[in-house]
Amino acid sequence: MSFSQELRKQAEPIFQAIMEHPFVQGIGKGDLKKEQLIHYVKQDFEYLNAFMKIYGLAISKSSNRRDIELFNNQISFVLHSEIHPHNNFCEVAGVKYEDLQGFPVAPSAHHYIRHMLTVAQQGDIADILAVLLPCPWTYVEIGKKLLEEVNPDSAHPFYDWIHFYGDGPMTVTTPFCQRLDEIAETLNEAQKEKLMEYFLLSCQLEYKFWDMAYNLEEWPVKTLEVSV
Ligand SMILES: Cc1ncc(CO)c(N)n1
Repeated sequence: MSFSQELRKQAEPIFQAIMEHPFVQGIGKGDLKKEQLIHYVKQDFEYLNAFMKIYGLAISKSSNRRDIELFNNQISFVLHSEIHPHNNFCEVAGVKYEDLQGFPVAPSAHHYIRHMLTVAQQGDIADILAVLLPCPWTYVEIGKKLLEEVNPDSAHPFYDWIHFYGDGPMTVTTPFCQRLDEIAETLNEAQKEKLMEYFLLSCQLEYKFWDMAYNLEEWPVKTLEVSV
């Protein structure tokens, strides 16, 4: 079994729980509330900004052009393509995308961003691949499962979202897994354990992200708005 298959195997209970989460099921049923979609897009806009910066950190730690290209392609994908699923949610919620940008990050998104940033700042390319992989991987599997289970017609409110992640060739996960598997060949058990830990924590935080959006999670105490 390759190292990436080993990661996926250990994460199976989390992948299953994500699939059963009411937000993910709600994409399939098309019955999410407007506020839930808005909260998700506000948080995910900030999350994806952080994600691109982490690709930038990965580029700064790359020692060859193949790795630079790998991460560079992913920045373009987030910038130019991942706006489509956000726009789908905004259209259903009846709000403008621009109006959901620049909001404070809620606790679970904050936790997830800090986890990725810490690993990216302290680690090497393998650490970064392991901490980032659950992001594309869980979404591709959600898209594919929802396509199978719901097989939405064009009148389904989340037709575009489901097709975006469900039809997409594995342009992110496959090269990431291949590169990680290549590096893993050179690592000892303790080093691979550490990568497993980063990967599984990101999987848990993917679950928490859906939960945050579904329950409109915010910081427990409101503070006064500061105008600077
Ligand atoms: C939190 C989160 N995970 C994964 C993706 C897929 O890129 C996303 N847009 N947001």
